[in-house]
Amino acid sequence: MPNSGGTAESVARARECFLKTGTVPATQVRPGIEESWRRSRLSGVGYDDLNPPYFEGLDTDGRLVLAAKPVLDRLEQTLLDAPVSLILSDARGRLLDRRVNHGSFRRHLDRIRLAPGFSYAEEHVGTNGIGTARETRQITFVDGSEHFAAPLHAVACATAPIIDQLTGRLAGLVDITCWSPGDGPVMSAVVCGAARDIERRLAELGSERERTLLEQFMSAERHGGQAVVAVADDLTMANRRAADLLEPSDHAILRDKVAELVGAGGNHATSFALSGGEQVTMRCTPVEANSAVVKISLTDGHRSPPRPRMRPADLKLAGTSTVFANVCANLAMHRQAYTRVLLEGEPGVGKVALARAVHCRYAPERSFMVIESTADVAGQCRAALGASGGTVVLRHVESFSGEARAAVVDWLDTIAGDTDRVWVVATADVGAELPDDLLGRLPATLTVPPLRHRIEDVRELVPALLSTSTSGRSVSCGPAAMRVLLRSTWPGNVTGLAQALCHALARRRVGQIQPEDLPESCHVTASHVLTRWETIERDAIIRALLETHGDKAAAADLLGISRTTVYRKISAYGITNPLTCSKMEHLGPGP
Ligand SMILES: Nc1ncnc2c1ncn2[C@@H]1O[C@H](COP(=O)(O)OP(=O)(O)OP(=O)(O)O)[C@@H](O)[C@H]1O
Repeated sequence: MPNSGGTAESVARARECFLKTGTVPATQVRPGIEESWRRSRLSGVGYDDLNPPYFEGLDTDGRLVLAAKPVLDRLEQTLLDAPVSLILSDARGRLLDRRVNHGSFRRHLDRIRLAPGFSYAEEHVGTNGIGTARETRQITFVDGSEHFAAPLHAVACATAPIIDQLTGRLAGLVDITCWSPGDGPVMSAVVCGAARDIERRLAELGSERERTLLEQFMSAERHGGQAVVAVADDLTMANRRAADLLEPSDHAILRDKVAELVGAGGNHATSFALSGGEQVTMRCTPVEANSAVVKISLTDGHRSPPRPRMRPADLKLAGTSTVFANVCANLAMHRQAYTRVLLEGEPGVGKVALARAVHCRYAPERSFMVIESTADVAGQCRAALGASGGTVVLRHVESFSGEARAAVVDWLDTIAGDTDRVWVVATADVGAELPDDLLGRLPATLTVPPLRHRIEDVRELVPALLSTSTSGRSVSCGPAAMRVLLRSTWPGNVTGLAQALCHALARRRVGQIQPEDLPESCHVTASHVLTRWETIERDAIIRALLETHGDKAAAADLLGISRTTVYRKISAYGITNPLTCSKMEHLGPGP
Protein backbone atom coordinates (compact mmCIF):
# COMPACT_ATOMS: atom_id res chain seq x y z
CA MET A 1 0.00 0.00 0.00
CA PRO A 2 0.96 3.65 -0.04
CA ASN A 3 4.63 3.90 0.78
CA SER A 4 4.70 6.19 3.77
CA GLY A 5 1.08 7.24 3.94
CA GLY A 6 -1.66 5.52 5.88
CA THR A 7 -3.56 2.27 5.26
CA ALA A 8 -6.00 1.91 2.36
CA GLU A 9 -8.88 2.81 4.66
CA SER A 10 -7.17 5.84 6.13
CA VAL A 11 -6.23 7.07 2.63
CA ALA A 12 -9.87 6.69 1.58
CA ARG A 13 -10.94 8.67 4.68
CA ALA A 14 -8.29 11.31 3.99
CA ARG A 15 -9.60 11.67 0.42
CA GLU A 16 -13.16 12.12 1.71
CA CYS A 17 -11.91 14.71 4.18
CA PHE A 18 -9.98 16.50 1.42
CA LEU A 19 -13.03 16.58 -0.84
CA LYS A 20 -15.12 18.07 1.98
CA THR A 21 -12.67 20.46 3.59
CA GLY A 22 -9.80 20.92 1.15
CA THR A 23 -7.30 19.69 3.74
CA VAL A 24 -5.86 16.33 4.70
CA PRO A 25 -5.16 15.07 8.25
CA ALA A 26 -1.40 15.09 8.79
CA THR A 27 0.61 12.12 7.42
CA GLN A 28 -2.45 10.27 6.16
CA VAL A 29 -1.28 10.44 2.55
CA ARG A 30 2.05 10.86 0.91
CA PRO A 31 2.90 14.51 0.20
CA GLY A 32 3.01 14.03 -3.58
CA ILE A 33 -0.51 12.67 -3.52
CA GLU A 34 -1.94 15.53 -1.52
CA GLU A 35 -0.34 18.07 -3.90
CA SER A 36 -1.75 16.21 -6.86
CA TRP A 37 -5.25 16.21 -5.28
CA ARG A 38 -4.94 19.96 -4.94
CA ARG A 39 -3.96 20.36 -8.58
CA SER A 40 -6.80 18.05 -9.63
CA ARG A 41 -9.26 20.12 -7.67
CA LEU A 42 -7.88 23.34 -9.14
CA SER A 43 -8.32 21.88 -12.60
CA GLY A 44 -11.97 21.19 -11.85
CA VAL A 45 -11.65 17.39 -12.31
CA GLY A 46 -14.72 15.38 -11.23
CA TYR A 47 -14.04 13.06 -8.27
CA ASP A 48 -16.76 10.49 -8.91
CA ASP A 49 -16.76 10.35 -12.67
CA LEU A 50 -14.15 10.06 -15.39
CA ASN A 51 -14.09 11.89 -18.70
CA PRO A 52 -10.69 11.62 -20.36
CA PRO A 53 -10.79 13.34 -23.75
CA TYR A 54 -10.06 11.32 -26.87
CA PHE A 55 -7.54 12.50 -29.47
CA GLU A 56 -7.61 11.39 -33.10
CA GLY A 57 -4.50 10.89 -35.18
CA LEU A 58 -1.83 10.68 -32.47
CA ASP A 59 1.70 10.03 -33.67
CA THR A 60 1.80 6.25 -33.32
CA ASP A 61 4.63 5.84 -35.86
CA GLY A 62 6.94 8.42 -34.35
CA ARG A 63 10.33 8.08 -32.75
CA LEU A 64 8.94 7.48 -29.25
CA VAL A 65 6.73 4.56 -30.30
CA LEU A 66 9.56 3.17 -32.40
CA ALA A 67 11.99 3.41 -29.50
CA ALA A 68 9.54 1.92 -27.01
CA LYS A 69 8.32 -0.96 -29.14
CA PRO A 70 11.06 -3.55 -28.46
CA VAL A 71 11.13 -2.60 -24.77
CA LEU A 72 7.38 -3.10 -24.44
CA ASP A 73 7.54 -6.28 -26.56
CA ARG A 74 10.13 -7.74 -24.22
CA LEU A 75 8.22 -6.83 -21.06
CA GLU A 76 4.98 -8.09 -22.54
CA GLN A 77 6.53 -11.55 -22.83
CA THR A 78 6.99 -11.61 -19.07
CA LEU A 79 3.40 -10.57 -18.34
CA LEU A 80 1.91 -13.66 -19.93
CA ASP A 81 -1.77 -13.60 -19.00
CA ALA A 82 -1.45 -11.69 -15.75
CA PRO A 83 -3.94 -8.88 -15.07
CA VAL A 84 -1.30 -6.26 -15.75
CA SER A 85 -1.02 -3.66 -18.47
CA LEU A 86 1.94 -1.84 -19.99
CA ILE A 87 1.19 1.60 -21.33
CA LEU A 88 3.10 4.19 -23.31
CA SER A 89 1.87 7.77 -23.44
CA ASP A 90 3.17 10.84 -25.19
CA ALA A 91 4.48 13.86 -23.28
CA ARG A 92 0.95 15.20 -22.92
CA GLY A 93 -0.30 12.04 -21.23
CA ARG A 94 -2.15 10.77 -24.32
CA LEU A 95 -1.99 6.99 -24.68
CA LEU A 96 -0.08 5.74 -27.71
CA ASP A 97 0.29 2.03 -26.94
CA ARG A 98 -1.23 -0.41 -24.46
CA ARG A 99 -0.30 -4.03 -23.89
CA VAL A 100 -2.72 -6.21 -21.90
CA ASN A 101 -3.42 -9.89 -22.37
CA HIS A 102 -5.84 -10.60 -19.52
CA GLY A 103 -9.43 -10.45 -20.82
CA SER A 104 -11.41 -9.08 -17.85
CA PHE A 105 -8.63 -6.67 -16.89
CA ARG A 106 -8.57 -5.37 -20.48
CA ARG A 107 -12.35 -4.84 -20.30
CA HIS A 108 -11.92 -2.91 -17.08
CA LEU A 109 -9.26 -0.70 -18.65
CA ASP A 110 -11.59 -0.07 -21.59
CA ARG A 111 -14.35 0.92 -19.16
CA ILE A 112 -12.10 3.48 -17.49
CA ARG A 113 -10.83 4.49 -20.96
CA LEU A 114 -7.23 3.75 -20.11
CA ALA A 115 -6.85 3.00 -23.80
CA PRO A 116 -4.95 4.38 -26.81
CA GLY A 117 -6.11 7.83 -27.90
CA PHE A 118 -7.38 8.91 -24.46
CA SER A 119 -5.58 11.46 -22.33
CA TYR A 120 -4.71 10.60 -18.74
CA ALA A 121 -3.26 14.04 -18.06
CA GLU A 122 -3.91 15.14 -14.48
CA GLU A 123 -6.05 18.06 -15.59
CA HIS A 124 -8.44 15.60 -17.25
CA VAL A 125 -8.65 12.65 -14.86
CA GLY A 126 -6.97 13.89 -11.69
CA THR A 127 -4.28 12.08 -9.69
CA ASN A 128 -3.01 8.98 -11.53
CA GLY A 129 0.36 7.51 -12.43
CA ILE A 130 0.63 8.94 -15.94
CA GLY A 131 -0.81 12.38 -15.21
CA THR A 132 1.02 12.86 -11.93
CA ALA A 133 4.38 11.64 -13.24
CA ARG A 134 3.91 14.05 -16.12
CA GLU A 135 3.41 16.91 -13.69
CA THR A 136 6.25 16.02 -11.34
CA ARG A 137 8.68 14.45 -13.87
CA GLN A 138 9.26 11.75 -11.24
CA ILE A 139 8.55 8.06 -11.00
CA THR A 140 5.09 7.95 -9.50
CA PHE A 141 3.10 5.19 -7.84
CA VAL A 142 -0.62 5.73 -7.27
CA ASP A 143 -2.71 3.04 -5.61
CA GLY A 144 -6.46 2.62 -5.10
CA SER A 145 -8.12 5.58 -3.41
CA GLU A 146 -5.03 7.71 -3.85
CA HIS A 147 -6.54 8.28 -7.30
CA PHE A 148 -8.58 11.47 -7.29
CA ALA A 149 -11.40 10.04 -9.40
CA ALA A 150 -13.34 7.20 -7.77
CA PRO A 151 -13.63 5.09 -10.98
CA LEU A 152 -9.83 4.59 -10.78
CA HIS A 153 -9.88 3.20 -7.24
CA ALA A 154 -9.79 -0.41 -8.39
CA VAL A 155 -6.32 -0.08 -9.94
CA ALA A 156 -2.74 0.70 -9.00
CA CYS A 157 -0.23 2.19 -11.38
CA ALA A 158 3.43 3.11 -11.50
CA THR A 159 4.72 5.48 -14.16
CA ALA A 160 8.15 6.72 -15.13
CA PRO A 161 8.86 9.77 -17.27
CA ILE A 162 10.92 9.20 -20.44
CA ILE A 163 13.33 12.06 -21.01
CA ASP A 164 14.79 12.82 -24.42
CA GLN A 165 18.51 12.92 -23.63
CA LEU A 166 19.17 15.18 -26.61
CA THR A 167 16.81 17.95 -25.61
CA GLY A 168 16.27 17.25 -21.92
CA ARG A 169 12.55 17.45 -22.60
CA LEU A 170 9.86 15.01 -21.53
CA ALA A 171 9.37 12.66 -24.47
CA GLY A 172 6.65 10.45 -22.98
CA LEU A 173 5.73 8.20 -20.07
CA VAL A 174 5.79 4.47 -19.51
CA ASP A 175 3.32 2.95 -17.10
CA ILE A 176 2.40 -0.34 -15.56
CA THR A 177 -1.12 -0.79 -14.19
CA CYS A 178 -2.66 -3.68 -12.25
CA TRP A 179 -5.49 -4.28 -9.79
CA SER A 180 -5.15 -2.48 -6.47
CA PRO A 181 -3.35 -3.04 -4.16
CA GLY A 182 -0.18 -2.91 -6.19
CA ASP A 183 3.40 -3.44 -5.16
CA GLY A 184 4.85 0.07 -5.37
CA PRO A 185 8.58 -0.69 -5.18
CA VAL A 186 8.47 -3.57 -7.67
CA MET A 187 6.23 -1.79 -10.17
CA SER A 188 8.32 1.38 -9.89
CA ALA A 189 11.51 -0.60 -10.53
CA VAL A 190 9.99 -2.16 -13.65
CA VAL A 191 8.89 1.15 -15.19
CA CYS A 192 12.12 2.83 -14.21
CA GLY A 193 14.12 0.17 -16.09
CA ALA A 194 11.78 0.40 -19.08
CA ALA A 195 12.07 4.19 -19.19
CA ARG A 196 15.90 4.03 -19.16
CA ASP A 197 15.87 1.45 -22.00
CA ILE A 198 13.49 3.59 -24.05
CA GLU A 199 15.62 6.68 -23.41
CA ARG A 200 18.72 4.83 -24.67
CA ARG A 201 16.90 3.73 -27.80
CA LEU A 202 15.52 7.21 -28.34
CA ALA A 203 19.07 8.59 -28.25
CA GLU A 204 20.27 5.94 -30.74
CA LEU A 205 17.36 6.66 -33.07
CA GLY A 206 18.04 10.38 -32.62
CA SER A 207 21.60 10.05 -33.77
CA GLU A 208 20.53 7.82 -36.68
CA ARG A 209 17.98 10.41 -37.63
CA GLU A 210 20.53 13.20 -37.42
CA ARG A 211 22.97 11.23 -39.54
CA THR A 212 20.31 10.68 -42.22
CA LEU A 213 19.29 14.30 -42.04
CA LEU A 214 22.88 15.46 -42.36
CA GLU A 215 23.49 13.19 -45.36
CA GLN A 216 20.37 14.53 -47.11
CA PHE A 217 21.37 18.07 -46.24
CA MET A 218 24.90 17.62 -47.63
CA SER A 219 23.60 16.04 -50.81
CA ALA A 220 21.04 18.85 -51.35
CA GLU A 221 23.79 21.38 -50.67
CA ARG A 222 26.15 19.84 -53.23
CA HIS A 223 23.62 20.14 -56.04
CA GLY A 224 22.70 23.57 -57.16
CA GLY A 225 23.99 26.33 -54.90
CA GLN A 226 20.57 27.02 -53.40
CA ALA A 227 19.51 27.98 -49.91
CA VAL A 228 19.14 24.66 -48.05
CA VAL A 229 17.73 24.07 -44.59
CA ALA A 230 17.34 20.84 -42.64
CA VAL A 231 14.52 20.96 -40.13
CA ALA A 232 13.79 18.44 -37.39
CA ASP A 233 11.88 18.62 -34.10
CA ASP A 234 14.67 20.17 -32.14
CA LEU A 235 17.24 21.06 -34.76
CA THR A 236 17.71 23.40 -37.71
CA MET A 237 20.73 23.38 -40.05
CA ALA A 238 21.12 26.04 -42.71
CA ASN A 239 23.77 26.61 -45.36
CA ARG A 240 25.28 30.05 -45.91
CA ARG A 241 22.76 31.08 -48.57
CA ALA A 242 19.86 30.13 -46.33
CA ALA A 243 21.39 31.96 -43.38
CA ASP A 244 21.66 35.11 -45.53
CA LEU A 245 18.11 34.79 -46.79
CA LEU A 246 16.32 33.91 -43.57
CA GLU A 247 15.68 36.14 -40.60
CA PRO A 248 15.16 34.59 -37.16
CA SER A 249 11.44 35.26 -37.55
CA ASP A 250 11.39 33.15 -40.74
CA HIS A 251 12.24 29.95 -38.88
CA ALA A 252 8.77 29.58 -37.38
CA ILE A 253 7.22 30.16 -40.82
CA LEU A 254 9.54 27.54 -42.28
CA ARG A 255 8.68 24.95 -39.63
CA ASP A 256 4.96 25.45 -40.23
CA LYS A 257 5.43 25.00 -43.97
CA VAL A 258 7.56 21.91 -43.46
CA ALA A 259 4.94 20.41 -41.14
CA GLU A 260 2.26 21.11 -43.78
CA LEU A 261 4.26 19.56 -46.59
CA VAL A 262 5.51 16.56 -44.62
CA GLY A 263 1.93 16.02 -43.41
CA ALA A 264 0.79 15.98 -47.03
CA GLY A 265 3.47 13.32 -47.75
CA GLY A 266 5.95 13.05 -50.61
CA ASN A 267 8.06 15.71 -52.26
CA HIS A 268 6.18 18.94 -52.70
CA ALA A 269 6.74 22.59 -53.37
CA THR A 270 4.97 25.58 -51.93
CA SER A 271 5.28 29.34 -52.27
CA PHE A 272 4.94 31.83 -49.45
CA ALA A 273 6.30 35.15 -48.23
CA LEU A 274 9.15 35.45 -45.76
CA SER A 275 8.82 37.90 -42.89
CA GLY A 276 10.67 40.55 -44.91
CA GLY A 277 8.12 40.20 -47.73
CA GLU A 278 10.24 38.17 -50.20
CA GLN A 279 8.15 35.65 -52.09
CA VAL A 280 9.92 32.29 -52.06
CA THR A 281 9.35 28.77 -53.33
CA MET A 282 10.25 25.91 -51.05
CA ARG A 283 10.85 22.33 -52.16
CA CYS A 284 10.67 19.77 -49.41
CA THR A 285 12.22 16.31 -49.14
CA PRO A 286 10.82 14.56 -46.08
CA VAL A 287 13.39 12.58 -44.13
CA GLU A 288 11.19 11.28 -41.33
CA ALA A 289 7.86 12.00 -39.66
CA ASN A 290 8.83 15.45 -38.44
CA SER A 291 11.97 16.23 -40.34
CA ALA A 292 12.82 17.31 -43.83
CA VAL A 293 15.43 18.96 -45.98
CA VAL A 294 14.14 21.97 -47.90
CA LYS A 295 15.53 24.03 -50.75
CA ILE A 296 14.41 27.62 -50.90
CA SER A 297 14.59 29.98 -53.85
CA LEU A 298 13.13 33.38 -54.59
CA THR A 299 9.99 32.82 -56.64
CA ASP A 300 10.39 33.63 -60.35
CA GLY A 301 9.03 37.07 -61.14
CA HIS A 302 9.24 38.03 -57.48
CA ARG A 303 12.90 38.82 -57.32
CA SER A 304 13.01 41.25 -54.48
CA PRO A 305 15.54 44.06 -54.51
CA PRO A 306 18.61 43.32 -52.42
CA ARG A 307 17.67 43.97 -48.83
CA PRO A 308 19.07 47.36 -47.87
CA ARG A 309 20.72 46.94 -44.56
CA MET A 310 19.79 50.36 -43.21
CA ARG A 311 20.86 50.28 -39.59
CA PRO A 312 19.19 52.13 -36.71
CA ALA A 313 22.32 54.30 -36.39
CA ASP A 314 21.95 55.35 -40.06
CA LEU A 315 18.50 56.60 -39.12
CA LYS A 316 19.81 58.26 -35.95
CA LEU A 317 17.79 55.85 -33.84
CA ALA A 318 19.04 54.07 -30.75
CA GLY A 319 19.00 50.26 -30.79
CA THR A 320 21.44 47.47 -31.52
CA SER A 321 19.14 44.44 -31.59
CA THR A 322 18.80 42.45 -34.81
CA VAL A 323 15.02 42.50 -34.63
CA PHE A 324 14.89 46.28 -34.45
CA ALA A 325 17.58 46.58 -37.15
CA ASN A 326 15.43 44.39 -39.42
CA VAL A 327 12.37 46.58 -39.01
CA CYS A 328 14.47 49.67 -39.74
CA ALA A 329 15.95 48.06 -42.86
CA ASN A 330 12.58 46.84 -44.11
CA LEU A 331 10.82 50.14 -43.52
CA ALA A 332 13.62 51.93 -45.37
CA MET A 333 13.21 49.48 -48.25
CA HIS A 334 9.48 50.23 -48.43
CA ARG A 335 10.17 53.97 -48.33
CA GLN A 336 12.47 53.63 -51.32
CA ALA A 337 9.67 51.92 -53.25
CA TYR A 338 7.00 54.30 -51.82
CA THR A 339 5.12 51.22 -50.60
CA ARG A 340 2.42 52.10 -48.09
CA VAL A 341 3.02 50.39 -44.81
CA LEU A 342 0.96 49.34 -41.84
CA LEU A 343 3.38 49.69 -38.92
CA GLU A 344 2.11 47.64 -36.02
CA GLY A 345 3.41 47.59 -32.49
CA GLU A 346 2.43 47.98 -28.87
CA PRO A 347 1.97 51.57 -27.70
CA GLY A 348 5.21 53.42 -27.21
CA VAL A 349 7.48 51.06 -29.17
CA GLY A 350 8.57 53.91 -31.44
CA LYS A 351 6.38 53.53 -34.53
CA VAL A 352 6.07 57.22 -35.29
CA ALA A 353 9.72 57.80 -34.33
CA LEU A 354 10.74 55.14 -36.82
CA ALA A 355 8.57 56.54 -39.64
CA ARG A 356 9.95 60.01 -38.92
CA ALA A 357 13.55 58.74 -38.91
CA VAL A 358 13.13 56.99 -42.27
CA HIS A 359 11.43 60.08 -43.70
CA CYS A 360 14.30 62.30 -42.49
CA ARG A 361 16.84 59.94 -43.98
CA TYR A 362 15.34 60.17 -47.49
CA ALA A 363 13.54 63.51 -47.77
CA PRO A 364 14.22 65.77 -44.78
CA GLU A 365 13.22 68.83 -46.81
CA ARG A 366 9.70 67.51 -47.44
CA SER A 367 6.81 67.67 -45.01
CA PHE A 368 6.19 65.07 -42.35
CA MET A 369 2.61 65.02 -41.17
CA VAL A 370 1.02 62.97 -38.40
CA ILE A 371 -2.78 62.67 -38.57
CA GLU A 372 -4.47 61.61 -35.34
CA SER A 373 -7.97 60.27 -34.74
CA THR A 374 -8.96 63.50 -33.02
CA ALA A 375 -8.17 65.58 -36.10
CA ASP A 376 -10.36 66.57 -39.03
CA VAL A 377 -9.05 63.55 -40.91
CA ALA A 378 -10.69 64.32 -44.26
CA GLY A 379 -9.45 67.94 -44.17
CA GLN A 380 -5.94 66.94 -43.17
CA CYS A 381 -5.77 64.32 -45.91
CA ARG A 382 -6.80 66.95 -48.48
CA ALA A 383 -4.09 69.29 -47.12
CA ALA A 384 -1.53 66.50 -47.40
CA LEU A 385 -2.46 65.99 -51.02
CA GLY A 386 -2.01 69.67 -51.72
CA ALA A 387 1.43 69.77 -50.12
CA SER A 388 4.59 69.24 -52.14
CA GLY A 389 4.64 65.62 -51.09
CA GLY A 390 6.26 63.97 -48.16
CA THR A 391 5.28 61.46 -45.53
CA VAL A 392 1.85 61.10 -43.96
CA VAL A 393 1.52 59.04 -40.80
CA LEU A 394 -1.99 57.94 -39.88
CA ARG A 395 -1.40 57.45 -36.18
CA HIS A 396 -3.31 54.62 -34.54
CA VAL A 397 -5.56 54.22 -37.54
CA GLU A 398 -7.58 51.59 -35.63
CA SER A 399 -8.96 54.36 -33.43
CA PHE A 400 -10.22 56.44 -36.40
CA SER A 401 -13.99 56.72 -36.63
CA GLY A 402 -15.79 54.92 -39.47
CA GLU A 403 -16.22 58.24 -41.22
CA ALA A 404 -12.54 59.10 -40.87
CA ARG A 405 -11.52 55.68 -42.20
CA ALA A 406 -13.80 56.12 -45.19
CA ALA A 407 -12.13 59.49 -45.83
CA VAL A 408 -8.71 57.84 -45.60
CA VAL A 409 -9.74 55.11 -48.05
CA ASP A 410 -11.04 57.75 -50.51
CA TRP A 411 -7.88 59.78 -50.13
CA LEU A 412 -5.63 56.75 -50.66
CA ASP A 413 -7.53 56.00 -53.87
CA THR A 414 -7.12 59.60 -55.01
CA ILE A 415 -3.37 59.48 -54.59
CA ALA A 416 -3.03 55.93 -55.92
CA GLY A 417 -1.12 57.16 -58.99
CA ASP A 418 1.11 59.41 -56.92
CA THR A 419 3.76 56.75 -56.54
CA ASP A 420 6.82 58.86 -55.80
CA ARG A 421 5.52 61.88 -53.94
CA VAL A 422 3.49 60.82 -50.93
CA TRP A 423 4.57 57.98 -48.68
CA VAL A 424 1.88 56.77 -46.29
CA VAL A 425 2.49 54.92 -43.05
CA ALA A 426 -0.42 53.90 -40.84
CA THR A 427 0.41 52.91 -37.28
CA ALA A 428 -1.74 50.55 -35.21
CA ASP A 429 -1.65 48.55 -32.05
CA VAL A 430 -0.65 44.90 -32.50
CA GLY A 431 -3.61 42.73 -33.39
CA ALA A 432 -5.88 45.73 -33.98
CA GLU A 433 -8.86 44.87 -36.16
CA LEU A 434 -8.82 46.90 -39.36
CA PRO A 435 -11.44 46.81 -42.10
CA ASP A 436 -10.46 45.00 -45.30
CA ASP A 437 -10.94 48.07 -47.51
CA LEU A 438 -8.25 49.88 -45.51
CA LEU A 439 -5.95 46.87 -45.16
CA GLY A 440 -6.18 46.29 -48.91
CA ARG A 441 -4.69 49.75 -49.45
CA LEU A 442 -1.73 49.11 -47.16
CA PRO A 443 0.23 46.41 -49.00
CA ALA A 444 3.06 45.96 -46.50
CA THR A 445 2.85 45.25 -42.78
CA LEU A 446 5.77 45.49 -40.39
CA THR A 447 5.82 44.94 -36.66
CA VAL A 448 7.99 46.96 -34.32
CA PRO A 449 8.86 44.49 -31.56
CA PRO A 450 8.10 45.41 -27.95
CA LEU A 451 11.08 46.62 -25.95
CA ARG A 452 11.12 43.45 -23.82
CA HIS A 453 11.87 41.45 -26.99
CA ARG A 454 14.94 43.58 -27.68
CA ILE A 455 15.94 44.47 -24.18
CA GLU A 456 19.55 45.04 -25.24
CA ASP A 457 18.32 48.22 -26.97
CA VAL A 458 17.86 49.76 -23.51
CA ARG A 459 21.63 50.28 -23.28
CA GLU A 460 21.56 52.67 -26.25
CA LEU A 461 18.10 54.10 -25.63
CA VAL A 462 18.97 55.31 -22.13
CA PRO A 463 21.76 57.76 -23.13
CA ALA A 464 19.75 58.80 -26.22
CA LEU A 465 16.65 59.59 -24.16
CA LEU A 466 18.72 61.25 -21.40
CA SER A 467 20.41 63.52 -23.92
CA THR A 468 17.01 64.86 -25.03
CA SER A 469 15.79 65.48 -21.46
CA THR A 470 18.75 66.77 -19.48
CA SER A 471 18.96 70.21 -21.15
CA GLY A 472 22.71 70.47 -20.80
CA ARG A 473 22.93 68.91 -17.35
CA SER A 474 25.55 66.24 -16.97
CA VAL A 475 23.56 63.18 -15.91
CA SER A 476 24.20 59.60 -16.92
CA CYS A 477 22.88 56.24 -15.87
CA GLY A 478 24.99 54.35 -13.32
CA PRO A 479 25.68 50.64 -13.87
CA ALA A 480 23.45 49.49 -10.98
CA ALA A 481 20.51 51.52 -12.30
CA MET A 482 21.17 50.17 -15.80
CA ARG A 483 20.91 46.63 -14.42
CA VAL A 484 17.52 47.50 -12.94
CA LEU A 485 16.39 48.96 -16.27
CA LEU A 486 17.55 45.86 -18.13
CA ARG A 487 15.42 43.68 -15.85
CA SER A 488 12.19 45.52 -16.45
CA THR A 489 9.63 44.13 -18.87
CA TRP A 490 8.70 47.65 -20.03
CA PRO A 491 4.96 47.31 -20.57
CA GLY A 492 4.97 50.96 -21.72
CA ASN A 493 7.93 50.29 -24.06
CA VAL A 494 10.20 53.22 -25.01
CA THR A 495 7.63 55.71 -23.75
CA GLY A 496 7.68 53.92 -20.39
CA LEU A 497 11.47 54.02 -20.32
CA ALA A 498 11.47 57.74 -21.12
CA GLN A 499 9.01 58.33 -18.26
CA ALA A 500 11.14 56.34 -15.82
CA LEU A 501 14.18 58.41 -16.78
CA CYS A 502 12.24 61.67 -16.36
CA HIS A 503 11.29 60.50 -12.88
CA ALA A 504 14.95 59.78 -12.11
CA LEU A 505 16.08 63.14 -13.51
CA ALA A 506 13.72 64.95 -11.13
CA ARG A 507 15.70 63.34 -8.28
CA ARG A 508 19.20 63.40 -9.68
CA ARG A 509 20.15 66.81 -11.06
CA VAL A 510 23.76 65.86 -11.88
CA GLY A 511 25.96 62.76 -11.71
CA GLN A 512 24.94 59.15 -12.11
CA ILE A 513 21.38 57.89 -11.77
CA GLN A 514 21.20 55.27 -9.01
CA PRO A 515 18.60 52.49 -8.56
CA GLU A 516 16.82 54.46 -5.83
CA ASP A 517 16.24 57.36 -8.28
CA LEU A 518 14.13 55.11 -10.49
CA PRO A 519 10.37 54.79 -9.96
CA GLU A 520 9.01 51.88 -7.92
CA SER A 521 7.61 50.24 -11.03
CA CYS A 522 11.12 49.54 -12.30
CA HIS A 523 11.83 47.42 -9.24
CA VAL A 524 8.73 45.25 -9.41
CA THR A 525 10.05 43.20 -12.26
CA ALA A 526 11.29 39.84 -13.40
CA SER A 527 13.91 38.27 -11.15
CA HIS A 528 16.41 38.14 -13.98
CA VAL A 529 16.87 39.54 -17.46
CA LEU A 530 14.47 37.48 -19.55
CA THR A 531 15.96 35.76 -22.55
CA ARG A 532 14.19 36.25 -25.87
CA TRP A 533 12.89 32.72 -25.59
CA GLU A 534 11.46 33.45 -22.13
CA THR A 535 9.76 36.62 -23.32
CA ILE A 536 8.28 34.76 -26.27
CA GLU A 537 7.09 31.99 -23.95
CA ARG A 538 5.64 34.50 -21.50
CA ASP A 539 3.81 36.36 -24.25
CA ALA A 540 2.47 33.10 -25.69
CA ILE A 541 1.01 32.31 -22.26
CA ILE A 542 -0.50 35.77 -22.02
CA ARG A 543 -2.01 35.48 -25.48
CA ALA A 544 -3.44 32.04 -24.66
CA LEU A 545 -4.94 33.40 -21.44
CA LEU A 546 -6.47 36.29 -23.32
CA GLU A 547 -7.84 33.96 -25.98
CA THR A 548 -9.36 31.68 -23.38
CA HIS A 549 -10.67 34.56 -21.26
CA GLY A 550 -8.33 33.69 -18.42
CA ASP A 551 -9.25 29.98 -18.33
CA LYS A 552 -5.92 28.48 -17.34
CA ALA A 553 -6.87 24.89 -18.18
CA ALA A 554 -8.02 25.93 -21.64
CA ALA A 555 -4.89 28.05 -22.08
CA ALA A 556 -2.75 25.07 -21.09
CA ASP A 557 -4.54 22.91 -23.66
CA LEU A 558 -4.08 25.54 -26.32
CA LEU A 559 -0.37 25.68 -25.57
CA GLY A 560 0.02 21.92 -25.20
CA ILE A 561 1.43 22.18 -21.69
CA SER A 562 0.06 21.10 -18.35
CA ARG A 563 -2.06 23.33 -16.22
CA THR A 564 0.46 23.19 -13.39
CA THR A 565 3.11 24.43 -15.76
CA VAL A 566 0.85 27.32 -16.69
CA TYR A 567 0.42 28.17 -13.01
CA ARG A 568 4.16 27.97 -12.43
CA LYS A 569 4.97 30.17 -15.41
CA ILE A 570 2.29 32.72 -14.52
CA SER A 571 3.91 33.11 -11.16
CA ALA A 572 7.50 33.01 -12.47
CA TYR A 573 6.81 35.65 -15.12
CA GLY A 574 4.69 37.76 -12.80
CA ILE A 575 1.75 37.70 -15.20
CA THR A 576 -1.21 39.50 -13.71
CA ASN A 577 -4.81 38.45 -14.32
CA PRO A 578 -5.48 39.02 -18.00
CA LEU A 579 -9.22 39.15 -17.41
CA THR A 580 -8.80 42.54 -15.88
CA CYS A 581 -6.77 43.77 -18.83
CA SER A 582 -7.67 44.19 -22.43
CA LYS A 583 -4.26 44.54 -23.97
CA MET A 584 -0.99 42.73 -23.73
CA GLU A 585 0.94 45.75 -22.68
CA HIS A 586 -1.02 45.85 -19.45
CA LEU A 587 0.17 42.42 -18.51
CA GLY A 588 3.24 41.41 -16.67
CA PRO A 589 4.60 43.26 -13.70
CA GLY A 590 3.78 46.71 -14.87
CA PRO A 591 4.04 50.08 -13.25
N1 LIG B 1 14.83 53.82 -31.32
C1 LIG B 1 14.58 54.98 -30.70
N2 LIG B 1 15.59 55.82 -30.49
C2 LIG B 1 15.36 56.98 -29.84
N3 LIG B 1 14.15 57.36 -29.36
C3 LIG B 1 13.11 56.55 -29.56
C4 LIG B 1 13.27 55.33 -30.24
N4 LIG B 1 12.08 54.70 -30.28
C5 LIG B 1 11.21 55.51 -29.68
N5 LIG B 1 11.82 56.62 -29.24
C6 LIG B 1 11.18 57.71 -28.49
O1 LIG B 1 10.19 57.09 -27.68
C7 LIG B 1 9.01 57.86 -27.64
C8 LIG B 1 7.84 57.03 -28.10
O2 LIG B 1 7.96 56.77 -29.49
P1 LIG B 1 6.74 56.88 -30.50
O3 LIG B 1 5.82 57.99 -30.14
O4 LIG B 1 7.28 56.85 -31.85
O5 LIG B 1 6.01 55.51 -30.17
P2 LIG B 1 4.71 54.91 -30.85
O6 LIG B 1 4.91 53.46 -30.96
O7 LIG B 1 4.40 55.63 -32.11
O8 LIG B 1 3.67 55.25 -29.72
P3 LIG B 1 2.07 55.23 -29.76
O9 LIG B 1 1.68 53.82 -29.97
O10 LIG B 1 1.73 55.72 -28.41
O11 LIG B 1 1.64 56.12 -30.88
C9 LIG B 1 9.27 59.06 -28.51
O12 LIG B 1 9.68 60.13 -27.68
C10 LIG B 1 10.40 58.63 -29.41
O13 LIG B 1 11.18 59.70 -29.83
